[in-house]
Amino acid sequence: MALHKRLVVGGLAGLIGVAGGYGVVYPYVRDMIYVNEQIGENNAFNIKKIENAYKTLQDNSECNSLLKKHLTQSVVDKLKYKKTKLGATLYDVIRSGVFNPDASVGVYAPDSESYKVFAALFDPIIQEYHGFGPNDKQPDVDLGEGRTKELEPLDPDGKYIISTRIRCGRALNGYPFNPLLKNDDYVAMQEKVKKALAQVQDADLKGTYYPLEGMKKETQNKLIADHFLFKEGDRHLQHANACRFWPVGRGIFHNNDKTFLIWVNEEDHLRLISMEQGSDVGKCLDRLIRGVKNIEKVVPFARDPHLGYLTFCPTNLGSTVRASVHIKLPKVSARKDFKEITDRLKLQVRGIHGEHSDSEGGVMDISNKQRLGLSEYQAVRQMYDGIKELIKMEKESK
Ligand SMILES: Nc1ncnc2c1ncn2[C@@H]1O[C@H](COP(=O)(O)OP(=O)(O)OP(=O)(O)O)[C@@H](O)[C@H]1O
Repeated sequence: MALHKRLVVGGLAGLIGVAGGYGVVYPYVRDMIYVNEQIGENNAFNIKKIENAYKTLQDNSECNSLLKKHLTQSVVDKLKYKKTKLGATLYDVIRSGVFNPDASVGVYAPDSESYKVFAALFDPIIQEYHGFGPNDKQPDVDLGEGRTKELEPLDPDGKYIISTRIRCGRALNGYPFNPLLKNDDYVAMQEKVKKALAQVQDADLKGTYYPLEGMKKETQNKLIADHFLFKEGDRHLQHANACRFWPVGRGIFHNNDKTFLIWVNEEDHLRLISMEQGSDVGKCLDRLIRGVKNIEKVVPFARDPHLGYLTFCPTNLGSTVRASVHIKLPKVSARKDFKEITDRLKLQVRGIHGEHSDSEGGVMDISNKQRLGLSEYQAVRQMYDGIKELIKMEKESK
């Protein structure tokens, strides 16, 4: 780090010490630090930041994140000097959750090695989120090939379900996650994916890749509003240092019908998505399977024997599958025990513009919660069986 930056940061550290809470009390100070910060610092200042972060989290009575719960003093002491080979430190793992105390989880892995080096923090979080222990093993890949017909449309009359979407995440072998990627990595990764997509022969999946660089704002906003494209400026990702060099190397591929899509270099290297109007989960899954198989023939993906497919956020590890419906359930969702019901069914409820958004016109996004410790097909079934049960309850409600 250049000397003048050290001085700026050092001076700010004193100021923050006086403020008594790193970054949370003085947002403008926080943003200045963000600009000056280096990934993977491992010096006295970095260790101080980790210690301050611990204190800030513990002092914040409104913070209920898994990070706060599992970042104990002994975990801090054990991990604060550690670094991955590519240079990621504990601070890089927890940064987003420190700046976003309202996060439910609050940690990200800057590279795959982080899951091992910082296991003392990741393991209990993974255990609590997925019910997956350090000695458990992600089952072998089972996308559900040949069994998609078992998943008949959930709502053939279209009374409750508006649309269905199934996505999975993939990491390209040999590259770390966003915070450690360089400008040239983004360019090279995008090229690899474009080449792979150009080779897709399946007529239903064939389409065009649209880089974000040079895309008109109105086109981008329309794709976001129509639920096809990722949002820009997500504060959780920004504070995880996941948006560097934006929009270089980011983009979206889609087929003509916009039923098969691939997001490139947003949160994960790739997000493969199958989506359509209505409730035909089987058809949606069948398309995703064909998409995954076509791409993995050309681009090798990173998979760990213990954690399965690797992703930036620990909530997505393993199967990486989030199968969701946009659904209206006015009676059941008005019940006081709706949260307990969805927890029991292992379902996650979101607003309709994605994570951290609100429900609109009574429409919710409901998906499987668990992604690790179960196969891809089982993850889809978790959503399928849960939604079936919710629709039954809605029909039986007075
Ligand atoms: N069943 C669905 N039908 C139509 N659009 C959907 C459906 N499920 C999700 N979407 C849309 O997909 C977009 C992305 O959603 P969101 O970011 O919550 O989830 P994600 O892609 O699974 O990633 P992550 O869990 O990492 O946030 C949003 O616009 C959201 O409304």
